[in-house]
Amino acid sequence: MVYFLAKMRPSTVGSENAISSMERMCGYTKSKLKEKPSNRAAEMAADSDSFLGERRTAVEGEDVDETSIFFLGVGEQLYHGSSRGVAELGVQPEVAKAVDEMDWMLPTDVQAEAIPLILGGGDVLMAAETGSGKTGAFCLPIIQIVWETLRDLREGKGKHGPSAQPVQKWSLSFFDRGSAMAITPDGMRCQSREQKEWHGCRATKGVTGKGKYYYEALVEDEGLCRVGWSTSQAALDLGTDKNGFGFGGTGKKSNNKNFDNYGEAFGMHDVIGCLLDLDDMEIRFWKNGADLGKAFSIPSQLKDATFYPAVVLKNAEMLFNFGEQQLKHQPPNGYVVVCEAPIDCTINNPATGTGQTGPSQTKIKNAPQAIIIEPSRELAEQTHNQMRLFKKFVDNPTPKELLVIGGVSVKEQISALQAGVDIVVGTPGRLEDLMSSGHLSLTQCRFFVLDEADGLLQQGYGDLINRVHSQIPKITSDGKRLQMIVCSATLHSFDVKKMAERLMHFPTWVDLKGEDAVPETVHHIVVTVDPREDKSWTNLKRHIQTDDVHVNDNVRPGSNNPETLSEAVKMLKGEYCVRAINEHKMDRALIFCRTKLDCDNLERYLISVGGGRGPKNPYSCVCLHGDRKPPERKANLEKFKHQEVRFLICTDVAARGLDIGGLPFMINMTLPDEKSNYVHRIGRVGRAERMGLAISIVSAVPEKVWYHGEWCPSRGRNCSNTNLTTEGGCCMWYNEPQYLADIEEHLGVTIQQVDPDFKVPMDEFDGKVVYGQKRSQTGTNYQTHVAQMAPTVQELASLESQAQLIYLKRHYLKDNPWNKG
Ligand SMILES: Nc1ncnc2c1ncn2[C@@H]1O[C@H](COP(=O)(O)OP(=O)(O)OP(=O)(O)O)[C@@H](O)[C@H]1O
Repeated sequence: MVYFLAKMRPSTVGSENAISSMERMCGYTKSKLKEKPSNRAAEMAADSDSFLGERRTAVEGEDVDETSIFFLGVGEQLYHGSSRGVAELGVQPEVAKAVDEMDWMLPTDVQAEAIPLILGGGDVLMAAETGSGKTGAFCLPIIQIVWETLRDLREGKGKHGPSAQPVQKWSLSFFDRGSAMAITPDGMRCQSREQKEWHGCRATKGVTGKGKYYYEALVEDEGLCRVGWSTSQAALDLGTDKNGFGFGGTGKKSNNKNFDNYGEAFGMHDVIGCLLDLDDMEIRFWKNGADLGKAFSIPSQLKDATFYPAVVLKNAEMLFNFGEQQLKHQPPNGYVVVCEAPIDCTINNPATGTGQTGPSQTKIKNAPQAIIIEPSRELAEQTHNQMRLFKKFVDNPTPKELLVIGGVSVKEQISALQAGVDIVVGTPGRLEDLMSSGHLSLTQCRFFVLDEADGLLQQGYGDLINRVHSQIPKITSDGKRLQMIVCSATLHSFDVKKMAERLMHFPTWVDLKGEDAVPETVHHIVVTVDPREDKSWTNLKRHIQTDDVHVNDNVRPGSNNPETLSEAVKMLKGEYCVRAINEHKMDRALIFCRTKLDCDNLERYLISVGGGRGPKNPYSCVCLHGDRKPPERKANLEKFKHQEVRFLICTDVAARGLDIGGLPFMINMTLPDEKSNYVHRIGRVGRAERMGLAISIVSAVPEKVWYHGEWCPSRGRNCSNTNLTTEGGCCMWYNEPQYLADIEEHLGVTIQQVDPDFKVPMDEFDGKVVYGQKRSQTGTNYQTHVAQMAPTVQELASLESQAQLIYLKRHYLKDNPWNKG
């Protein structure tokens, strides 16, 4: 049945200025807000409902154009019933048909929140837990908007929005503005929430030649403002060059970077009058109707220049009146409001959608509309595949997607780019290569997506992200703003927040669970390995090859020195891994090791324990880590996905994002030192409402491990320096109990401890779930539902009985006056 969807988003809404900076100012989700908007932004947030409301109204029926058709699939009748709320997501029918084929019955919570926001033009920070469907939440609306844009271009309707409208009235320009400057659709109010930088804008028109002109600006919020006049040659940072003349809230006038005392300070609720006298070539300002005196004499070389009302803000907001509204203070004799300037003295602002905007209305072949960056090849490939599935029925025109990853022929990628692409999914390295060689152009990009954003930053791609962002025009040629979408199950890192502050435009947090959380479908437990109690390591007949960290140490059974215990932990962990597999009869699991060497050793061990590489080996396995060549990585992942082998042994390269349908089990051979990676690793199970068991094998004693940093000449390859890093070596003591404590504190949970027999004690999971299968409906929800409905049902029953009694009395009872005569 088709529940997912949908009616085409009315093209009118998509194409008009409705999708303007205003929505960005308004983009606060109704779910938990992690970052509160400022007062004014909060008011604007309320307005955002009116925007979304506008779209909903259209979706619901009356006022839709011919492109607005219901998608009436197999479940046609349902659209008029329970799926109504889902239809409000506004996903296009062709995309919905594809998700229907994938058996997606309902959007997940994050999809329900994020899709309308993205369709509405907003920047979104998606912080939902692992396996909650974030990929669909950004891919679906991107496909739709890309398709709409291609269609409009083809039909010659490309020029929408502000750029398409002839400049008729005096307002602030949508195009002549800084990247963090938001302007309301009426062009009368501007706001910049950038805390550190100044962002400015100019009006849509200016005055030149002769005459005396006046306009007013009201300070609407705390923060710093500077207002005045500038020519189109001036920097938007008003007053920092010789073409701009500003008066700032700190009581300074500024021109050409000279900040001199002038008048007095102004702030919230003050009205600044800006007066330009082109006859006497001077500029002065008023504060709340009081003349502050001449501020500037305009140099003679600017006598033919056009002067535009101009403003620059730092975390502030101002409301403008160019004379079309009632003024707070009448200008002095001889001055007129700018909107009444004679036509021959009025000049339109030349910035009308070019300049900082995308360059043209023609599709440039190697300039995609969406760039999606993923932290690993596997993940890029997975997202690319999803994209292909989602757009399966989208045609006429068909958006073209391209995968851009290392390890595969760059020539093919270049020729695909030359043939034309609309959506590029890739890893940072190859993307940057193609950009710097000019093969990939960013000039028509309108979506910049960072999947697993905290992971990208952890991997040191912050600068690359800044570089890419700085090359993308902030306003597209059809007047839309660049949209940035940032996702992860662990998005609440300081670095992500800083990046969002720097690059995103009034982003909306879609944050359904607050800080990092483990899905309810993941049952995660810990088994402690303590070689002081479990002495079995002293007489293991066959044990895993250890990592040779202790080759130079005095390690011998019977000793209790830290090195011996550390070596014992390594031996026992191999043993415990097999025990976990046996106890839970695992026939599919992802196994995470700390190093590539650990992965290789475990692979060899499982193959030898199970009797070789053949399919009959109950421990058949393959590896996925950075030392394996890309084709092998790909082949191994495919083998595991297609269940040709039972176990995939990997490093954290596979911790994030990998989606292996119905995976029941995962094992952590060692906890990750990065807390967020615990969430990602265990999130490989318990996805899409299926149950999963995640077992962490944790050493009770310190374990000495390899730690190759930039100081290691070979970066770990055949390194044998077993000294500690503090002694110039490549080893460290790994304190797993401490990492466990950190993870528990971070997640605010105590992870269930299980004995070394790996038997999971009776609890809410045990006996009620089959790992890998869909979560069955337990009684709890049902009971809650009954409890919630009970009062309403009772009231209905009593009303029904009252109605019946009244009817009976009225029609059948003898003493009823209505029945007499
Ligand atoms: N609406 C839906 N209905 C049914 N299944 C869905 C829906 N949305 C997504 N899925 C499935 O859920 C699984 C997880 O989705 P996805 O990979 O997008 O999760 P994620 O939130 O990106 O997780 P992670 O944080 O681990 O990357 C996928 O198999 C996907 O096909």
